[in-house]
Amino acid sequence: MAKAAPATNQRSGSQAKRKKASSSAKASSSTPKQERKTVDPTKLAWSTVHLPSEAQSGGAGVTESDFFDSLNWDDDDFMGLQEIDDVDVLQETRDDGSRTITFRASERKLKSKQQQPAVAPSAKKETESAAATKSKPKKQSKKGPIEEVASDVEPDSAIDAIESADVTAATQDDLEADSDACETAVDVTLPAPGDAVDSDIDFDDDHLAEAFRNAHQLDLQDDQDDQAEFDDKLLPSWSHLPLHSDLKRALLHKGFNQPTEIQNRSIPFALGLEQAAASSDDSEDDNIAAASTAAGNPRRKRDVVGVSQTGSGKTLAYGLPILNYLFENAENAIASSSRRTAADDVPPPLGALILCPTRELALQVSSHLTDLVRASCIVDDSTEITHKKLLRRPQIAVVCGGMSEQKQRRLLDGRSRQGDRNSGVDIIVATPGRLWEMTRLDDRLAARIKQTRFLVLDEADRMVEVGHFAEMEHILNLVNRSEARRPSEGKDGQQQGSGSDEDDEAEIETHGVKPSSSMQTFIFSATLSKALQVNLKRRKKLKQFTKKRHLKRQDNATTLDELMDRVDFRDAAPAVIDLTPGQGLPEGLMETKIECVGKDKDLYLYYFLLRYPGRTLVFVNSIDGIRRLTPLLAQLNVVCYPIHSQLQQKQRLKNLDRFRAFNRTAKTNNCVLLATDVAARGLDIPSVEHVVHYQLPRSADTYVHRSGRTARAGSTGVALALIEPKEKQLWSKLCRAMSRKTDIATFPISFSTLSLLRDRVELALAIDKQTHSANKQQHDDNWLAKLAEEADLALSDDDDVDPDAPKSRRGGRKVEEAKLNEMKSRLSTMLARPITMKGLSHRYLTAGGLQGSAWVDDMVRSQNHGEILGVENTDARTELQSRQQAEQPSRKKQKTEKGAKAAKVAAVSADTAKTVAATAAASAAAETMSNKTKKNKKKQHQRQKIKPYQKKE
Ligand SMILES: Nc1ncnc2c1ncn2[C@@H]1O[C@H](COP(=O)(O)OP(=O)(O)OP(=O)(O)O)[C@@H](O)[C@H]1O
Repeated sequence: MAKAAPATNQRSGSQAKRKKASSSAKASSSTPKQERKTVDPTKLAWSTVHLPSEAQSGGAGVTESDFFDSLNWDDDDFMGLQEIDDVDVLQETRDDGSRTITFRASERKLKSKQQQPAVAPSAKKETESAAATKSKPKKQSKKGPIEEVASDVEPDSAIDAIESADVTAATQDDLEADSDACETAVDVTLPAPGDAVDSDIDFDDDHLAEAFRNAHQLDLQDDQDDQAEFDDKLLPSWSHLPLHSDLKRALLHKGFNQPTEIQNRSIPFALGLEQAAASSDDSEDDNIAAASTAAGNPRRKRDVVGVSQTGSGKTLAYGLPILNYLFENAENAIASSSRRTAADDVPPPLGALILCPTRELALQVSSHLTDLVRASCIVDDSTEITHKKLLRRPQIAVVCGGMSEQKQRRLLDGRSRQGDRNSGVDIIVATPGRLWEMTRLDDRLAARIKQTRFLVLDEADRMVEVGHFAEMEHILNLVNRSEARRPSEGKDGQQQGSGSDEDDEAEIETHGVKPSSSMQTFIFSATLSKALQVNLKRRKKLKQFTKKRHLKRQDNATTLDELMDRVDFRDAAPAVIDLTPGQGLPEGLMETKIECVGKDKDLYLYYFLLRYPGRTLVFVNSIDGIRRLTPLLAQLNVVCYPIHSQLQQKQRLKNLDRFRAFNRTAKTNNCVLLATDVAARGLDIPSVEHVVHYQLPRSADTYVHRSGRTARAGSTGVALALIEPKEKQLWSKLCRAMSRKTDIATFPISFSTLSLLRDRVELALAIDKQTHSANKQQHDDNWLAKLAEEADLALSDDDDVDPDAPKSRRGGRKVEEAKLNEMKSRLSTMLARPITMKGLSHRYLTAGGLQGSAWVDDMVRSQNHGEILGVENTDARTELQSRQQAEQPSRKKQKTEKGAKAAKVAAVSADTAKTVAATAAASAAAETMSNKTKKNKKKQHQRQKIKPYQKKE
């Protein structure tokens, strides 16, 4: 990292600048001048400037847009900056105008003075006892200024507080002493310098945990007050899961009083509490479990494939086992500490790598987990989260496109910990594209990923879609044991596989580390087919995964086959938990449809939004569709935020945040997020009441995921599909794919209200068209004006830009503008007046017979619709339910009538059948009779014929 421009107490960012003058002054006064001497600035002990801890995680209490704002996109702050305080910078100007800069500091500011002495093996015992004695002062220092920083409050205040700590020289000394104490304590458990450490050896769980406990003895002691056992009575539903006390505290704090079903079923496998796979073939799994137990590994932690409906808490189903492991073992800290002495280059293993298909989902997962980590720091509501405490917690970073790569690299370094300054973050949540981009240029990162303890594929089915994430393959190869062996086998002349260019690119140097054999893999989605289980069983028969087999299978493999082929499960039979006997849709969801002609979709959409206000997510298939609908809805006074892949990342997140933050008021009671399928998966936005499929998705899983943005976590919601005639075939295919036997209910429409809205929508469409053509005209004019300017020609304002244009067109723009303004004012007048149902009068509120009185009654009871007078204010779900209930008796009646009719028809047909049978019998008899007669007659005739001959004879 490059050094900062010389300055005292240098920080970039606005907060740092604010503090600069005062800190400099204080620093100068705290150390007497005579102790200082001129020093070489390169010998000074600069320290790296880190981002504020909140911004690093983008986590709880910080919205995504705040997170991005805190990164200060415009000027690349924190980039390579290093800082030091208590140093005088003297600038002198010479006679010839040149300048010299001198650094003056006390000796203890020099690097060598701050370096800790290496611990000789012979001194090990002494150091241990020293460490033990040093633990006491360290405990006292718990009330030090940095600890008192409440890092869950505004990032500004956190930085200010840290800076105020920086400027007090005495305090700084104390902190350094603390840090030394901690590092000494860490070193006593390290292998002796001469001991060889085989970097290819995998640290097993016990080894890591033991090493961690020794290394962080002081930290643990420091934490003792907060480590009080959690009283399981507070969360009885979680008591069967042996999660870390702090995690349980966090769950309690978040109000997650009981695990969701997927959490309840999958966490025991992930923690190694249950051994038999939750699949149908129990006997086989029992054998595996028995074999495992016999092998002396009674609590084998299982790989888990979890399938459950949208909004059912899958993030914590994999997140809790990961956090639990990191809370209990802090794998990274010790692994890096252990290896640092013997093999300095070997990067520490990563705690977990979580791969998500979209940037928004990656940020959300990170935020979800960070939220829990932060909540785990709260002992009770009155205690603030201390900065120091947060430093000891697992650190989470997001790696995804749309953000500066350099900044993300720095985020991966994590906040420096007392015990281990270079451990890096524990959990990386990433989209495959950006992660691979960074990994192929960063051996250290590649090595960390290779040794990751957990691998998670969230929304796994989407991630392995063919041609979707080519980079996924490379990342999965990093953790694949067979793939990892391939290059070394090549050296011996036995290389397998195709050896294509792409593969060569994937082979990156990883410090000689091997993929971890204890890696646990979690695969979660709402739409993994049940066929997955079959494939899992088949896969067990494969002795070893090879590139050749992989290629062979790829030809006709389904998405799930590909998934199983690509992921190198360490578990011979991952536990499969499939909780989607239905279609992966939540129970609280009501699906409905409106069939209409294509050009009326805008009208029906507006009707639905106006009639049932709230938070609605409208999905369209193309970005063009969003570009057309956004201004249209805006013209109709519907608050609407677009989100699609061509929008800048910052804007995407801002729009999401605005939609999330929407609060119903009397003025704006409607808010729409207009999205393509980038928002279809995983996004957890609270209280989305409706999802509208403005256009039908092309696949059933997309339909399921889109619809699943509502009715989350046990709540209710409505999913409406607008179906035009040409989409009917697609709809039937979707229904078939979702194994639907009956079609969903049609949404009840009040056609009288609909017709009253038609004028508004048509006028808004006309305005949109007019605006579009005016913009185009403006664009052409600008272009002409620019050309004229370049050619040094004057264009008169009075003349039309085109001199050859007919006179009628001259000034046509003004006419068009006037027309546009007139239309706009007409529309705003229309929108200002509430829609009044037929039979109601604005003038005579209480007149108008029964209907009018009911309306007034509703108004008095505040039950009337705000924008449509004469209509009760109900929600879409209630409306749909009451329509269905109303239809049920008539359906029963219809059924009974149908039954009666059918019986009648049957009776009649029975009668007819009898008659027909009788007639048939009669005619058959008659026929037989006539045939007999005919035969007799013939015989007689023949006899008569013969007789004469006989007579003749
Ligand atoms: N045990 C719990 N109790 C109550 N709420 C929970 C619990 N676990 C998770 N939640 C909440 O449920 C909501 C949905 O969780 P999550 O996003 O993990 O669902 P999901 O199954 O991953 O959905 P999707 O399939 O759409 O990605 C979140 O707001 C989360 O905070």
